[in-house]
Amino acid sequence: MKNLRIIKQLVVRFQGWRAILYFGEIILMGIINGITVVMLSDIVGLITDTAVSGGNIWDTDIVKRIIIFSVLEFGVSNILGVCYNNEAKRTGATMRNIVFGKALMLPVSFYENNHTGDFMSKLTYDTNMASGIFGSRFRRVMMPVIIVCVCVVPMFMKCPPVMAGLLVLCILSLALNLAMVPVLAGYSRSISDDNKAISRSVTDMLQGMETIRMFPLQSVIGQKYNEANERCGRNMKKQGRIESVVAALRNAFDLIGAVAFLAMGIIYIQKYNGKVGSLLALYTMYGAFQYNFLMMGQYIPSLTSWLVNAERVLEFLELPEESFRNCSDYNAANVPAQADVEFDNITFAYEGQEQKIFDGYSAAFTMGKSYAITGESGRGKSTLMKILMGFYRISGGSIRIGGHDIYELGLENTRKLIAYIPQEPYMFHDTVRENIRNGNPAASDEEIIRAAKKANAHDFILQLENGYDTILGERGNTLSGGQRQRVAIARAILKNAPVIILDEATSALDNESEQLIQQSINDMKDGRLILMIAHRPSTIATADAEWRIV
Ligand SMILES: Nc1ncnc2c1ncn2[C@@H]1O[C@H](COP(=O)(O)OP(=O)(O)OP(=O)(O)O)[C@@H](O)[C@H]1O
Repeated sequence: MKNLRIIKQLVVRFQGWRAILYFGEIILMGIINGITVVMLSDIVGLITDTAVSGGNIWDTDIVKRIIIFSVLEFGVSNILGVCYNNEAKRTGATMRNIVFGKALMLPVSFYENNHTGDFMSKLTYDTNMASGIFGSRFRRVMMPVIIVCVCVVPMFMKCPPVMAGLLVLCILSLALNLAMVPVLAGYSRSISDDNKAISRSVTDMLQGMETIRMFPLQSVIGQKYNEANERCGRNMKKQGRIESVVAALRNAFDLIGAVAFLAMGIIYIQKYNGKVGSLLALYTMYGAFQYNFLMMGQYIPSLTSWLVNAERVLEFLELPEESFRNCSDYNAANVPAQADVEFDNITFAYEGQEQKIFDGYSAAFTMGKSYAITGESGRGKSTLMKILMGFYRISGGSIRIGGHDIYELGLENTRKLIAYIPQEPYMFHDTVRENIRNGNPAASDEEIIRAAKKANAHDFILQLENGYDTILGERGNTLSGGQRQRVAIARAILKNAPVIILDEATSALDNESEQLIQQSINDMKDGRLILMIAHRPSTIATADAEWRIV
């Protein structure tokens, strides 16, 4: 029942009405394959009996059957196969889009509180397995069921007692396979967990390489990876062992079936005076019948295992998203005329933590001024800014920009009013020009250059190998810290937001870079509010006022 619920959710979420095409194609392929099995068996019987009785095997009836068989088997069936493949690939692509789209909608808190590796494992391993269900598992389970259903009646009509005996054998073999389903599903769960642990080690390695080298932590990280890898290997081996026992039993049943068929066939010919052609026809059909039973036995457990991964993907899709409710009659472009920021009696604690970071806290910042936000480490400077940007929600009080409550404006509108420059601004793997353009996708090249000049970035950009068309490596690693900051400031200038937040943007820079950046920041001040989380006395000194959180 649980698996049926998962399948239903998968179909509703990732296929919608297209499920009719996808499953319709599988059903049609199954029916056609079933019909060709029956036809082939008839053709074999007819040719044999005609040859034994000395007749003409190129009789028009036989040739007609062969032609129809060929058209169905090699023409229609293959066309349907191509259509089915297209549908399956489309569903896989839709699934990956939906999962990635969901990831983009999750609150920042999700990424702060979950390991990137867990998330990567979900985005890659679990999603690939789940899309593989549409790629092959449904077809491999459904088609044999349909083929067996199509064959069973004609087969029984040919020789009821022989077929009844063989059917019992097939059902026994299938039952044995299905008994293994829960065990295999258990291993799938463990392997998925192991993959998470492996991804965790890989992301730790990628993100913390300098720390790993300098401490050095190679052996610690290496050991964690090895442990997860070996655990995964052990679980896969155990799963593989069970699968091979199941396969061996299937083969044994296959052999028993063939011997039983031979014995019963001999009795059938001797006792009922049956024809050799009929027996051969029966054997052809039974071969296909039994093969498809074997397929069911093999793929039903495997489908169930993959549904475990699909369930994890579905759980991921159920996670609460960031609310982007926007006030309909609000036009963000009208507000910047007045962009004072007020925190009024706010209360906030991180989820699952008893200690409140802010309890009835108030603060007010006036437009046209720059403020250095100071306070002891851990007091809540970054948290205050994250709350203002809507990354976390307060449980009491209100926050206003230009007199508008940010929750009434909605997150999207609020964020249009704020440009954020973190301590380590992220650069995308793209050109310098496009990285700056992210501040305002509609900006012209001239506007980009103007913003870069204001940010004191223009000169160094021109000296890069390809100027504004230089591709920045992953995270902008090819730039110095100060250069990255200046590109980030150009991006913020281009956004033209009335509130600018800098989170210790100059703390890691030398004096010269800091001065250049401070100069750019001061140039941005007119008609804007600048909030700088600051530790350095030199940064604090450049601000119009200091706001100390105590
Ligand atoms: N995502 C989080 N989940 C739970 N607690 C958090 C989270 N982020 C920060 N905290 C806690 O909230 C408190 C305030 O942190 P915050 O980063 O806002 O302080 P800060 O004043 O900016 O510190 P610093 O000057 O050291 O950067 C700290 O005790 C910190 O441990």
